[in-house]
Amino acid sequence: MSTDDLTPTAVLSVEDLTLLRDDGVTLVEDLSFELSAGATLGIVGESGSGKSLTLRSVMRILPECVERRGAIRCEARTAMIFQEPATALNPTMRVGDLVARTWRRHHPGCSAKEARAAAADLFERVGIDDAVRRLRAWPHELSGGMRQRVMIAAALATDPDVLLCDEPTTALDVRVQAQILQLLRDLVAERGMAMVFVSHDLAVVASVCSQIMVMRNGRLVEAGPLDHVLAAPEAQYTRDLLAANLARRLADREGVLR
Ligand SMILES: Nc1ncnc2c1ncn2[C@@H]1O[C@H](COP(=O)(O)OP(=O)(O)OP(=O)(O)O)[C@@H](O)[C@H]1O
Repeated sequence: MSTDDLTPTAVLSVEDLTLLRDDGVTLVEDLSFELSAGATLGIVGESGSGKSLTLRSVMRILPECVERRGAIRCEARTAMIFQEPATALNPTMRVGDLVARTWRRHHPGCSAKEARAAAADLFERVGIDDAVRRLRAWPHELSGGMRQRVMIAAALATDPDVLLCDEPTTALDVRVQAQILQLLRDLVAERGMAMVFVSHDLAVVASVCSQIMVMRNGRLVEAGPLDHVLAAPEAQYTRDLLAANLARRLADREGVLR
């Protein structure tokens, strides 16, 4: 990827990103943003607003039917974690092998034994107990939360400067979701990684990000520091999103109290 014209602190720059489907539908239109080293950016918006495709554009893993226009400049190592670790993990590979292989690919010259030890360390770091024994587990033997921890360990094995997270906690129950969000907060602080975190849930994004972008129908609605946008949303759509989020949280709370 080209690094021309990146501003000094930016690790990622997206300029006029437009995504067109082969049936002529525009999925994302003229989207521009920059990410500084160590920054945490949340992208929120309802289903279909183009959040996932924006992350996939950065990773260059767009579906074949989607054409990309605009410039993406990135001098950072990027890794991505997905909503559904059950489908992202290879069912025929032991989870320790996945992480050890990923480690070896990104650490040339490292022996199989060293990679295994690194995988065990990463398992411990992401909160997988009994790490050495768990290296031999198959994905189906683990809970959803544990599988997501494995995906995070695999992402960390690439030593990323930027972690791209596509709704990584949506499939998890509220308690496990909170644990994974705490883990991501800790890892970002500890490693100085930048993070882009996509979710339809404003409260989730607010708990891990300091910058926010609101998207709707493939377009940017508004963007800025999280506190500013939450305190004084400019767009009616953002106000509606905030109200819907609050209503959902209150309903969840009632459900818990009942
Ligand atoms: N593989 C694909 N083939 C064709 N169209 C797609 C594909 N993936 C996404 N789209 C379309 O692109 C648009 C944006 O999708 P995207 O997944 O980026 O939205 P999103 O904001 O992440 O929503 P969600 O939270 O539901 O994933 C949608 O209209 C969707 O139907």
